[in-house]
Amino acid sequence: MNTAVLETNALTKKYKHTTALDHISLRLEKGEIYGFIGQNGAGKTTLLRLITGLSFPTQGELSLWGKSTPSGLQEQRRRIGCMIETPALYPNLTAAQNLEVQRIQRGIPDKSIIPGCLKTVGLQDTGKKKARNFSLGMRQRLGIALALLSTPEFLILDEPVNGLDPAGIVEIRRLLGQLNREYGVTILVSSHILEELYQTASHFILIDRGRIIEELTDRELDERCKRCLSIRTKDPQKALLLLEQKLDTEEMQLMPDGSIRLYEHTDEPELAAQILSDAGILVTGLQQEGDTLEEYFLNRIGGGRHGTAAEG
Ligand SMILES: Nc1ncnc2c1ncn2[C@@H]1O[C@H](COP(=O)(O)OP(=O)(O)OP(=O)(O)O)[C@@H](O)[C@H]1O
Repeated sequence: MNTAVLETNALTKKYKHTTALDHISLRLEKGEIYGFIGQNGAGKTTLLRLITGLSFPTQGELSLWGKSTPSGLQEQRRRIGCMIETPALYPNLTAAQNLEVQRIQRGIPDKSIIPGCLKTVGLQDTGKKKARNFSLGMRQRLGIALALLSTPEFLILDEPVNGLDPAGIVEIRRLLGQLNREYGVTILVSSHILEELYQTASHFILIDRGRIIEELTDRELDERCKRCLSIRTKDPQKALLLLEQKLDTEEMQLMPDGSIRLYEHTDEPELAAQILSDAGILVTGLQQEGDTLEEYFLNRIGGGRHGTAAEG
């Protein structure tokens, strides 16, 4: 098995009155995009801070590329780029100047990296415009450019789409997809809205009150949320063929219990019922199933309760 980019074992972080992270065990593989989803106060930032060495665990283990000693971790963290919370920008400097200041502060020798970073995030034409005049989306992208200065193999972003308009969200999604595809960057990106990372992430990690409540791939998420019409008939084989022909769709599945799942026309249950009854097939059950992404997430964390981290 390949070495994981990140592995945590029962990682725990307690503050005086709060258990912000409670025995988190995770394994992140190279080249994947992980969406880290949890409501406000769930513990997302706390985990990202532990990974990047901005804070230390109370208990448990953390390894990066198989290294878990303090010096090993310090060494491996050079391979990480991160933007945690609001990017620290100098408002009176341009995008290129902001990158240059950080490059020097972080001792990155190659000055020629700056135009490439700006181009990657689409800020190459901002010229003399100062960061204080940037839109929120531009600031987030500049924050990502700062994280890219060290050409990281592992990029960690804390809520990069928070507060962005739909166009801004799409821009960041595209950027993450591009970094992953073209440079093979492994990405861990947090959000409190599952929908925002859908289409971007290949894996989802759901966290609630300091605990991981579920890990699933994009396919599994699709499978589990996919809205469908569940149809029960006396003759499932015949019903399946008929619906396929009349609705001109293959988006159907015969389930082991004999019910049919129809993934199209889900808001028109009467249409399927009519087709079947016209052909003399008795419909014994017909119902809409499946969740929207947010419903799925809220159901997983307990019915839409607005959670805060567990008091410890
Ligand atoms: N330095 C700290 N001292 C005390 N409690 C803290 C500290 N940092 C975080 N916490 C608490 O730990 C819990 C998890 O916070 P964290 O910031 O990790 O959540 P989050 O999922 O990132 O939420 P948000 O989306 O609001 O940033 C919260 O209850 C928070 O109040």
